[in-house]
Amino acid sequence: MTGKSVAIVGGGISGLKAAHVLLESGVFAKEDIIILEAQNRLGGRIKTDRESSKLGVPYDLGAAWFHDALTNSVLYDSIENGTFVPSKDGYFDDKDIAIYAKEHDGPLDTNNWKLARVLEDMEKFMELYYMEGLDVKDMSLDDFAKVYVDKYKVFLTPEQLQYCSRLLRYFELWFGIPSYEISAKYAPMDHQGRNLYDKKGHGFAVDHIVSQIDCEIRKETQVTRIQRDAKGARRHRLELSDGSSIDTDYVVVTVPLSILKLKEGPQSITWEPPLPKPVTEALDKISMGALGKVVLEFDIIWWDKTQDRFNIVPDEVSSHGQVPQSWEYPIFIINYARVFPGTASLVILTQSPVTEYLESHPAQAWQYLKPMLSKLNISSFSVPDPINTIVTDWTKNPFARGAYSAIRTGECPDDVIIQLSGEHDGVGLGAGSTIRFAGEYTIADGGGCIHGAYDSGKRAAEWIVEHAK
Ligand SMILES: Cc1cc2nc3c(=O)[nH]c(=O)nc-3n(C[C@H](O)[C@H](O)[C@H](O)COP(=O)(O)OP(=O)(O)OC[C@H]3O[C@@H](n4cnc5c(N)ncnc54)[C@H](O)[C@@H]3O)c2cc1C
Repeated sequence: MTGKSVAIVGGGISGLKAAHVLLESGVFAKEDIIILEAQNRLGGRIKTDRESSKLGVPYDLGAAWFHDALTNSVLYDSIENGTFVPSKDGYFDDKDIAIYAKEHDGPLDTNNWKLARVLEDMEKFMELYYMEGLDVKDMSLDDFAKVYVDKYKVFLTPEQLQYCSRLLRYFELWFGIPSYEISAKYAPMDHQGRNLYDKKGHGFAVDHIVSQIDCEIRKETQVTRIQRDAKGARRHRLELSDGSSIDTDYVVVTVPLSILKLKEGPQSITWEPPLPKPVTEALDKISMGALGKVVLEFDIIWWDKTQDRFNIVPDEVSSHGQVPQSWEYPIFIINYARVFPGTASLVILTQSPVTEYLESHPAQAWQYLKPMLSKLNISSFSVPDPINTIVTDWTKNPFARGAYSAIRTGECPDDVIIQLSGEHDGVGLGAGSTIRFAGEYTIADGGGCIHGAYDSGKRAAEWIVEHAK
């Protein structure tokens, strides 16, 4: 034991994993490690709701898929420790998506229009277009759709031409922001395998790590100030919301970037001395998306229970007024009748500004969604009202302030990773700094996802273990 201490700021998956690695190392005693979490619960943006369903199923209100299933560390560690059995606990919900539009009855692709393939081509073209050079100008996804159509219209059937740009808006449900804001340069995703839907609820992974760590965990304790090299009893001093302070040798900062970039306000963290300018400038070049979810439970299944998911494309023209209107934005729907056969439930993903609107007015969710969802009706009766509605609150949560990092046109995610990864000399707080950063977009592989957050927590802790030895 070194007698050195570590304070971990934030009890999401990255902070919990950091504590786990530190404790496992044998280099730190449990008394030397403390987790400080601002909210009254652990897990951060992993939040499994096991209470609200009237049909007895869990809902992940935050992360739900194991993305990059070929390389996902959380998935593989969970399989290895026996907490996740893919054949029982997971479902690959990646049957070709059924696409609907207002002006068309039934799924669009029944006529062999091959729209899913065109969407794949558009994504590939985006990747190739920006591979031409680092200085190729960024543009919004909407503008990019025009470039694609201009160049490839010779390949496209009239139906494909009609739906191209509306289809591309499907990306809104990845990033949680509207297509007119999405950076085309950073939109293509380098998937490392399929997406495995977690039927068990991702909360299991949080519960498992928590069961493995027996250090002090202080909930409802917000870190308000970080004094670097404070010359206190130990190297750094953290001031807390209850007015007390903690002196510590090492700090792992895992708060969402939406908190780290705050310059003022009750959730901001004051740094003394301030964070170096390149760090704050890098934080200004990345922003938070607002992916939201609405869960609707019904008495009966009135949609096609054989489809994994549905995509409802928006109208061609949107007014983008103050209050979002049905049909202005696409929606993406997870069919729970497939995830849990026989379950009459749909989980609908939304993007900014719809998420902000519905999270502020949850009672309006059905009114907003019903016109679009009615396109899925294959029953002989009219669409029934839901018996239960659950709406997320990520944009209302002051310690999340959205869902996860998203890149808007003109922004750049690379700098923040370089500044916060702790891997580069003379950058950020320096490769040798005893303050380490972790969390969903402080790492390139798995950025934005739970496995990226988890790996970054591990990276920070492993560095501290080596340094403290
Ligand atoms: C709606 C939604 C859907 C998602 N879907 C997926 C998905 O399907 N698959 C996937 O891989 N990922 C998904 N994600 C992303 C994933 O949830 C996150 O990348 C991951 O959980 C982030 O973990 P983290 O530890 O970096 O941050 P967090 O989980 O946010 O943890 C940070 C913690 O810091 C705390 N905190 C903040 N400020 C302070 C302070 N001053 N002092 C002390 N504590 C503080 C917060 O309360 C929080 O608990 C989704 C997220 C959302 C919201």
